[in-house]
Amino acid sequence: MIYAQILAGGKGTRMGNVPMPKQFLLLADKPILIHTIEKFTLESRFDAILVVCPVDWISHTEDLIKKYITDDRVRIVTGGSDRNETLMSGIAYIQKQYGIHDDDVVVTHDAVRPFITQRIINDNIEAVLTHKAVDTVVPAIDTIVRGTDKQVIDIPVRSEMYQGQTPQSFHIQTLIDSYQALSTTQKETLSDSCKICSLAGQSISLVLGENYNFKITTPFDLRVASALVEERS
Ligand SMILES: Nc1ccn([C@@H]2O[C@H](COP(=O)(O)OP(=O)(O)OP(=O)(O)O)[C@@H](O)[C@H]2O)c(=O)n1
Ligand SMILES: O=P(O)(O)OC[C@@H](O)[C@@H](O)[C@@H](O)CO
Repeated sequence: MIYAQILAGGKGTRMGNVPMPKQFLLLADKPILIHTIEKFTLESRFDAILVVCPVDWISHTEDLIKKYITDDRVRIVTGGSDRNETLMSGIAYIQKQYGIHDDDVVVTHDAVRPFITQRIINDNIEAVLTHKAVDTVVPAIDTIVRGTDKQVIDIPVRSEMYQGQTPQSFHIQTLIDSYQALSTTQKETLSDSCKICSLAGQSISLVLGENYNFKITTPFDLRVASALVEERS
């Protein structure tokens, strides 16, 4: 089976003083989350599309799905306390509802990256059918500096640096085994999901993303996203 999992379980604290988690904020005429779900419903190879959201926002998400989405592959699941707990909540749902088979894969995506393209989704599906883990990345535009809040530690060669986006896609059993092998300390250091597998020694295949596939994190990002939608309308 090929699953999609849209990670919509966050609080959006960096969006500042807003009445709801940022994935539910309007982008032009509909919520950011709906823009993203619509991109995934265009891909017929998904057997189910999981939307994993905060427990307090389940009924709100159900109302949005009823209003905007007609695809019966969409399933709403309760998220977790951090991004990877949300990811694994979705995996637990798959285990419970469908069981896990050795050829099962999942394409996981941030709900707040609404400008994802069918090409990026397709490339993730193609890659994850032959690799255990897949990361969507774009070449670093700015030089990456590694450091503390006071001191530069390293300035890696920019041509070897990428910025991670999503989707991040996985052979499901490999993801489960890799996550179960993590220590609590390791889990606390993670800001993405591919590192779960790299810590377990798995190689990660790269898919090229696009700068348009940016994550809406701050009020500035929302203004940019609104301008992009305006420009395309
Ligand atoms: N417990 C969490 C935390 C994050 N996410 C999702 O992971 C994606 C990327 O995370 P981020 O931009 O950090 O979202 P938030 O954690 O909501 O934002 P912040 O860090 O500003 O609170 C978002 O779609 C967010 O909804 C999630 O599903 N479950
Ligand atoms: O939850 P945060 O927004 O802090 O981080 C999420 C990002 O790491 C994720 O969207 C990709 O960048 C993964 O590489």
